[in-house]
Amino acid sequence: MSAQSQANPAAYGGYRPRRSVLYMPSSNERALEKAKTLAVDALILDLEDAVAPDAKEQARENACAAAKSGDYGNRELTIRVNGIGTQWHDADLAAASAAGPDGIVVPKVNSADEVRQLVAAMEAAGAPEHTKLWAMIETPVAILHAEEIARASDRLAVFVMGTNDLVKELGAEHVPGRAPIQSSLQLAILGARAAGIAIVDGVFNHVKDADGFAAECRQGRELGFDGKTLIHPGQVDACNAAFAPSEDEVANAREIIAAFESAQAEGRGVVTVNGRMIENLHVDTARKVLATAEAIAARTA
Ligand SMILES: CC(C)(COP(=O)(O)OP(=O)(O)OC[C@H]1O[C@@H](n2cnc3c(N)ncnc32)[C@H](O)[C@@H]1OP(=O)(O)O)[C@@H](O)C(=O)NCCC(=O)NCCSC(=O)C[C@H](O)C(=O)O
Ligand SMILES: [Mg+2]
Repeated sequence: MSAQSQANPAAYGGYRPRRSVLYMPSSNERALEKAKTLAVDALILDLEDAVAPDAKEQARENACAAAKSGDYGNRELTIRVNGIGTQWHDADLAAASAAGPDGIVVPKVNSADEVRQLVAAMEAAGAPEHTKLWAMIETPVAILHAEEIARASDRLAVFVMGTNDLVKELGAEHVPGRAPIQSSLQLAILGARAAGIAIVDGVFNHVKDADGFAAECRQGRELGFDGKTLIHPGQVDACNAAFAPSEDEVANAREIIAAFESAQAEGRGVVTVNGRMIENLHVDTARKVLATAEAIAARTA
């Protein structure tokens, strides 16, 4: 399945849910164990910020062993390597490529050239076809080049927002509603959607603020993100609920499709459902809602 097909409604049979994407330090063996029991769509086994320098090599071994283990069911399993130019990057990328996870997450990707170099290095290290590149978008230069980064390779499947680094680089502040980074979030989404790849939102740092977290999930969904990155198991359920179609949305989608098909059979191209105009494009959206719900049900079965 190409990266494009994952976000393309025309190929929604191949859609992969990425509502909840949980980071965990690969040095934390308890967290690696716990992750096997969590209802997340995807995992990021971290070698970067959550791992102290002295623990980097053990963390790399743990992450690669986890990727090869087959113990994580149908959760999408990725490894976040240390950034380009760091002392650990080349060995991380080679080891992760050879381990063959579903994805390799690379921090601070800043250009299309970097994407092509990363893909070449993954291929040289023997990354299997199913191992996709996930690029973190977390600097001003990446935001300003989001579309060309997203289009740089078919192997690039997902953008991951790094909102902590972005806020730091902008000299901005973390505030409820995220006004200081709204334009950045939207430019990243525009770039991802123009290229037909998936995009997941950044993390919410306050693990005990359930209301703030729910509000940020809602905002992320409204903006168009496929899901959100998480830092704690306590964030998983609310996130899955926020990024899944509700029962009402599924029922409404069915009603729209049925009404439109009846109208078409009578030679009409437009109809109203519950007082709202429905055209072909709304039917596409309704089909996407159903396909998303089906894909979630299949992943969690
Ligand atoms: C934030 C934490 C340090 C909190 O840890 P802790 O105090 O141990 O949490 P709890 O005691 O509540 O944990 C309860 C149990 O859950 C397990 N646990 C905790 N976190 C995780 C996790 N992320 N994945 C899996 N399991 C987890 C604990 O082991 C406990 O298990 P048990 O004892 O068996 O009941 C901690 O949550 C944490 O380390 N989170 C991840 C931090 C991280 O990965 N940060 C880096 C990514 S964020 C980032 O860099 C974003 C980006 O780059 C940007 O710029 O924005
Ligand atoms: Mg970061």
